[in-house]
Amino acid sequence: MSRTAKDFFAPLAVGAPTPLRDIPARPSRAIHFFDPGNEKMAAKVPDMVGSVDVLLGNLEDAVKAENKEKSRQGLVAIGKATDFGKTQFWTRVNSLDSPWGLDDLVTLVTEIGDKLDVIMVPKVQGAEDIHYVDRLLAQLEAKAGLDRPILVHAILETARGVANIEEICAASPRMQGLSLGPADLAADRRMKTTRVGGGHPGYLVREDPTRDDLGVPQYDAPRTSYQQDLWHYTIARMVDACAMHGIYPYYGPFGDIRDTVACEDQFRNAFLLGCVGAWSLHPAQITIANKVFSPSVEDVAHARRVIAAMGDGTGAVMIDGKMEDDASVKQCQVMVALAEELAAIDPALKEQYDAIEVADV
Ligand SMILES: CC(=O)SCCNC(=O)CCNC(=O)[C@H](O)C(C)(C)COP(=O)(O)OP(=O)(O)OC[C@H]1O[C@@H](n2cnc3c(N)ncnc32)[C@H](O)[C@@H]1OP(=O)(O)O
Ligand SMILES: O=CC(=O)O
Ligand SMILES: [Mg+2]
Repeated sequence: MSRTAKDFFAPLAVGAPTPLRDIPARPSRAIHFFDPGNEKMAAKVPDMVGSVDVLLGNLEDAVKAENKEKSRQGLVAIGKATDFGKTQFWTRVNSLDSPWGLDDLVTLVTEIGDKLDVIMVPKVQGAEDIHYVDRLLAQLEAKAGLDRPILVHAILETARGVANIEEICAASPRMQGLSLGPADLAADRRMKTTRVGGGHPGYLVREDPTRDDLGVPQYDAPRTSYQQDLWHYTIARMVDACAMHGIYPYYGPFGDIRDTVACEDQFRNAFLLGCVGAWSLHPAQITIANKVFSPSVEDVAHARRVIAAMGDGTGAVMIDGKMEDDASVKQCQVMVALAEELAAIDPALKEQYDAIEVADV
C-alpha cells in the first residue's frame, strides 16, 4: 500500500524540510542543457543567467564515461560560484542503475543542495524509483541542513515508465514534472527510428487513389500524403497525467540543431497540447523555446477580451461571430495567467503584453 493521506506530506527523514503542498508554477520555457565538464560550455553559463528560465547541468547521456566525475565536480564548482537570480538551477543525474547515480546525488545535495531547484532523474520505470530518490534526498537534505526540499523531475523514456505514468506522478510530493525522452523511448519501444526527437517522413497517411471513369483505382497517380506526429500519443498521455497530479509536462530534446523550423513546429505542438516548456541542447534552441512557450500577443489580447466580455465568467456571449462561454473563458484564464507569470520575469514580454490597447480588449 502506498503512503496514507496523513503521512504523504511528512518529511521522510528527521530534520529534512517539509514537502511542498503545491508545486510552484515557475517559468521554464527552455530547460537549457550544458555539460559542466566542457570548459567552453561551462564558461558560458554565468552569462546565460537571466536569459534562460532553467540552466541544467547534465551528467547523464552525452557525457563520456571517462568524464563523469569531471562533469560532476564542474557542476559543484558552477553551483558554488554562480548567483542564479531568477533562473532555476537543475541537474540531470545519471540513472539509478548506473555506476554514477548514487555519487551524483550524494555529492550534489551535500555540496550545492542549497542552490539546486530540481533534480531530473532519467529512465524512471515506476514509483519505486521515485520512492528511492525521495527517501535518499530527505536523508541528504537533513544531513546538509537544507531548509527547502529539492524537487524531482522524471524523464519518460521507457515503455514501463509510460505504462506506470500515473503512479510515477503520484509517487512523491517532490514530483515537479515529466519530460518526454523520445530518443531512449524509441529505443526501448523498438521503434524503427534513428533520431533524437522530431518527426519522421515515413510516418504518414496518404489520400485514397483517384478512380478513372470506370471506377478503377489509379494507384500510380500522384496522391497527397501528410506526415503525422510520432509523439502525439505519448505527449497527450503525459499532459493528462501531469495535469491530474498538479505537476508540469515538457517536451524533451530535438536533436537536429540546424533544423530550427521543425524544432519550432515540434515545440509548438507540445505547447498547444499543454506542455510548459522543452529542452534546449544548443543556445539557438533557447530563442525558439522562449518564443513558442510564451503566449502570443494576439492570443493574450483575445483572451483578455473574452474575460472582460464574460463578466462573472458564466453565461454565453458572441465575440466576432463565435460563441464564448464558461469553458472558453477558462481557457482564456489559462492563457492570461501564463502571460502574467512570464511577464514577471521577462521585461521584453511584459512590454509587449502591456502594449495591448484597451480597445483591443
Ligand atoms: C537524448 C538526450 O539525452 S539529449 C540531452 C543530452 N545532450 C546534450 O546535453 C547536448 C548538449 N549540446 C551539445 O553538446 C552541443 O551543443 C552539440 C554537440 C550538440 C553541438 O556543439 P557544437 O558543435 O560545439 O556547436 P556549435 O559549434 O554551434 O557551438 C557554438 C558555440 O556554442 C557553444 N555551445 C554549444 N552548445 C552549448 C550548450 N548546450 N550550452 C552552452 N554553450 C554551448 C559551443 O561551445 C560553441 O562555443 P564557442 O563559440 O565559444 O566555440
Ligand atoms: O534523454 C532524452 C531522450 O530523448 O532519451
Ligand atoms: Mg535519454
